Amino acid sequence: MKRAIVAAEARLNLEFVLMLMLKARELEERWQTRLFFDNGKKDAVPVTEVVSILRLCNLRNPELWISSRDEVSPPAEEELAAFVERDFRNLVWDVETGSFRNKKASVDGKLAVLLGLLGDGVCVLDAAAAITHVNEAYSAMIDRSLKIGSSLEHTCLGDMVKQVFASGKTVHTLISDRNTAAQIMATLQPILANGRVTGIISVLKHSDTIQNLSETVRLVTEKSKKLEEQSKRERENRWYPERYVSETPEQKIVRALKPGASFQSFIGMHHTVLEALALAGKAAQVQSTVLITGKSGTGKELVAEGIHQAGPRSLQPLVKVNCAAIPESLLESELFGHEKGAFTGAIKRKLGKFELAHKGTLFLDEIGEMGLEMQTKLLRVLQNSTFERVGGEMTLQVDVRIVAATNRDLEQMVREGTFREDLYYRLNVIPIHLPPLGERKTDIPLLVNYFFKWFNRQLGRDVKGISQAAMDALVRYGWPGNVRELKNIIERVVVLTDEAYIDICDLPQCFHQGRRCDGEETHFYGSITKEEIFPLEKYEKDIIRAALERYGSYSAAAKALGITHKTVAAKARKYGLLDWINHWTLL
Ligand SMILES: Nc1ncnc2c1ncn2[C@@H]1O[C@H](COP(=O)(O)OP(=O)(O)OP(=O)(O)O)[C@@H](O)[C@H]1O
Repeated sequence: MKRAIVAAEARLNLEFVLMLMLKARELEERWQTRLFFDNGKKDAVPVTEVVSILRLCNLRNPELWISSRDEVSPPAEEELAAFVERDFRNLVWDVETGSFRNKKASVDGKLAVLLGLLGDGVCVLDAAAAITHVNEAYSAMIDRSLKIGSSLEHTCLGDMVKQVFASGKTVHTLISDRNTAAQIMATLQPILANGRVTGIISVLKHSDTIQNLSETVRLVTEKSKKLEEQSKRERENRWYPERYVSETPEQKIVRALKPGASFQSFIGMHHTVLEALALAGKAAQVQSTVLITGKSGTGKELVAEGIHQAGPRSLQPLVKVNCAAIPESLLESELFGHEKGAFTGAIKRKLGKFELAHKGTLFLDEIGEMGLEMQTKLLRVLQNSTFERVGGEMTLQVDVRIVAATNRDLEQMVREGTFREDLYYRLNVIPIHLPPLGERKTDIPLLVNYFFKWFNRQLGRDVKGISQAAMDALVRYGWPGNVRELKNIIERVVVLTDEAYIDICDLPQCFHQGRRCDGEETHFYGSITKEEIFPLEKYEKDIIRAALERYGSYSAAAKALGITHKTVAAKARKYGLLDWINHWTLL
């Protein structure tokens, strides 16, 4: 391996890059080898790949090694290294001999010749987005009228140019050759000076070179991973608004594939989420009953809303009933309505949720909390769409689409005899399962970004980003309360911070050393360790509130506290915490 220095000042010099490539091609042919740029580690980039060299030249490390990797062609390495170290101002390419020779030539003229020799299309833009260099291959593929001084604005790359100037980031995209319609990979790479975009180098490659390109992409990806690891310590103290707040182009494409706008607010790219949403999208188009399962806070209600909005009933009402929040004795009248005088307190006729949802959708949340008696009555409506109001004799017929949700294991409940088997099969026509957040950790940064933007808007704040360490702590955490818990925490952070950037110390205490949040760190435990002892009810209220805050539903809070959901609901009423659950659930 021969060492050569590609000096920092040379790294944006297009002429140098092109000469290097041509020389490398000449040597590769002559010595029947392949030459690579190496940074002394195992990653290497083919010297003849214009995109990869441009990328490499933009890296900070100015020292590059040249290697042939096959150990038998030291002369090729030697020659290329000597070439790099040579004063190449007076070299020109001799088309006849296919090699460089010494001759005085104007720099611009030489560059034009070099560009003309390339099979790849190359175009250089200045800070005003005007073309300073463009070769024949480029204009043939894009637009023959391109010339020095004109711009790419009217071409298919116009938007990409704006994007690169705005973001300072390289963009890759696939376009079609205007003559042959063949696929072309277009790369637009910013030319950066002191962090400012002072121009763009754009390279076009035909798809027959895409294999090479994918090798390059693989190498560059490996390389950037390595560099990322190397600079991890340095990054700890830097802010990363961009790394976590932006979707990658691939993610944007995947998001666009989500079934319709109705599911756009459901954030997540994990394959389990995309599969669930694809199923929900299909379910929206038919009238079959849907059963959405998943732990509390995984977004079941959001999916139910998406199903309603994406389907033909979207202009009709979506009526929601939380079966756990309504005492069993009132649930029948809530669902089916009652006639005046049906029971004490029934001072006038009241329409039930089934009637209110006529032609629309009825969302039965926490269906697993419904008692057996009500299950029987519900089954009858599902079977023949008819029911009577409580205290009424008239049989009413409705056209309602049912979407049910539960965080309970209904199959297990069927085995235990607490859920009717026939009702279970009636509901479970299209089952959709949402995985807990802890099983799709790759979605956490996307959700964090989404909620920062959301609460910035809602609360008129301007949190700009989050540190690597804080994001790592959020990703490490187990999220027993799933997305709801994450959303609550981000809201609190946005409300409480005065900083533009969130660091780990802005997160609740439990994230500071990667420990799980547990009871020890809640407001309640803080109170009990004080010297003063409060009435028992004060602690009870704190505990119920903490559980509702974290889990957002009666049944999940009840499970965590080891009591029944009815007890939680009753205590929430007693302590005036109903707003609390509604607040979090509605967010
Ligand atoms: N993937 C997601 N993208 C954006 N927001 C989400 C997502 N999942 C959940 N949320 C938000 O988290 C909160 C809880 O979601 P939702 O009420 O749909 O959960 P759930 O599974 O129905 O919970 P529960 O079983 O407790 O009723 C809501 O504010 C919802 O908007």
